[in-house]
Amino acid sequence: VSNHGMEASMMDSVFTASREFFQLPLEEKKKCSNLIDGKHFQVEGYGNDQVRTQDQRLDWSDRLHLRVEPEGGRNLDHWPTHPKSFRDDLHEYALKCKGIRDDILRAMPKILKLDADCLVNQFNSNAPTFARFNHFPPCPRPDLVLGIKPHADFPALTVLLMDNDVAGLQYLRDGTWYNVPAACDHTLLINIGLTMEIMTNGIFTGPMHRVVTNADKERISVAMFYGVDPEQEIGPMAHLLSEEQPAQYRKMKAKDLLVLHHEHYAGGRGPRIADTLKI
Ligand SMILES: O=C(O)CCC(=O)C(=O)O
Ligand SMILES: [Fe+2]
Repeated sequence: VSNHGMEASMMDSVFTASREFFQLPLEEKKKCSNLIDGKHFQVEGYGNDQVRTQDQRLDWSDRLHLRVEPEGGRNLDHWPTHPKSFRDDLHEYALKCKGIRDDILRAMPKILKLDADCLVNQFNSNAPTFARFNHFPPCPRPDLVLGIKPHADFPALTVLLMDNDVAGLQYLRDGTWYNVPAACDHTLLINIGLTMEIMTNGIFTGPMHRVVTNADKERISVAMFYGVDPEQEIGPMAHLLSEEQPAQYRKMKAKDLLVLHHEHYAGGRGPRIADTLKI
């Protein structure tokens, strides 16, 4: 998306703050660790994948994962204090990004000739937003390891701020991985997630993507994930269903679906989870 109304300087600030965070000494970053007592994985914080099995191949990336919304649910213990501007930059960026999210959520139903607010209305005051800062260090053997394993995003929408200089993101289409060029002119990339796919009964689909590594250059990206209330039942929206177009997915609580999603993609193989969930 271009012409999204977000100032280029704000995007640059978020990007610079992210880079400065990842350049900090490991001990400093570990103050925001995603491991409690160095052992027990939690969703928020700085680190790598959750280790589920001993033969699991880890992603060649480190990341900082933060709950940003609802604002009252922020866990500031995990929010970096260095660089000094980090928290303010993320706060401002989140406000702007939410506006872009809402514009997109209102544009999508128009394509389907539905009421413009029907998607926005799915997001109540408990709808979570997570920010995920991804850092891909140079990798001596890009042929052996991925920056992020193949997956489709879970939430309804992802707003992705990408590196201006280094590419790495790839999408799968008809069995072939296609490169996404590095961002230019401060564009943002919007991903459809599993939640949206189910709500629109498969009309909008969440594409499989992955990140490849680079032997010489580091890469950074910042994803804002927009999900619905974990206690909410996700299912195809009633006004999209008819005798000719029956529901393709069962209803399920968002939090239960999230568990299935993580289990499904942890191995880094297999089809899109959405295809395995069809009735
Ligand atoms: O780094 C990227 O371009 C994509 C990151 C991504 O797919 C994710 O964080 O889910
Ligand atoms: Fe993703």
